[in-house]
Amino acid sequence: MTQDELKQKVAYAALKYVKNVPIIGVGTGSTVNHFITYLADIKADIEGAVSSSEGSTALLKKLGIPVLDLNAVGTIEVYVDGADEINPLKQLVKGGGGALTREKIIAAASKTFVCIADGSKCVDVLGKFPLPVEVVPMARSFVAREIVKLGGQPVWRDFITDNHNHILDVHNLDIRDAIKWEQTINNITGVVAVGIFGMRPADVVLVSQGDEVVTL
Ligand SMILES: O=C(CO)[C@H](O)[C@H](O)COP(=O)(O)O
Repeated sequence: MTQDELKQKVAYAALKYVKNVPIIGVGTGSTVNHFITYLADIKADIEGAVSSSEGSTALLKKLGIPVLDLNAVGTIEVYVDGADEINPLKQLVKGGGGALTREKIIAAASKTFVCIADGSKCVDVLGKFPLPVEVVPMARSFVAREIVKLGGQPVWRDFITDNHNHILDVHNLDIRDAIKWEQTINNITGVVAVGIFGMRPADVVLVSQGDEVVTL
């Protein structure tokens, strides 16, 4: 199976977690795009989705799924999103698609976070995937220097986020204590969000490996 077929398979498996769930939180990325496509098949049964990015919003609308404002809905029952890395504690690195801030907000506002990924995303220690950090543009160089002091190598991504901010992709981190790293980077003034989901890990991780989808 190709990586995209694995993504499609795991996206399908997530459908059982949104049965009888009227409002669904929806993440961002190629795996989630498959999930949105499947969600369109059951759109008559749902009220709508809360979206984590302009990209997901566009696809949801194109497929006729109502997009709801997080401010207008209560707690979200289920949030479905992908990941760039997943450790055995279900802590994640996310933000490869640059949507980490809104993804973190929806994850925080959700009862159950279902993470969907192909097997290549599972790691023992987070940090091989360059860690995305969203920063206020004027703070970019300052935050980069602070991250260098912590041992990271920040690289400015040529990208503007949906919140009109910049992204630093931080190489060379060994994220064994995910919560400590999350708090440390969060505490740098000018950081909007760091792509470590340590304090709010996934509740369920679905991983497609070969022919099967494994639940962690
Ligand atoms: O965090 C993300 C976007 O900000 C994505 O979930 C992550 O990058 C995985 O993407 P894909 O499903 O395309 O592999």
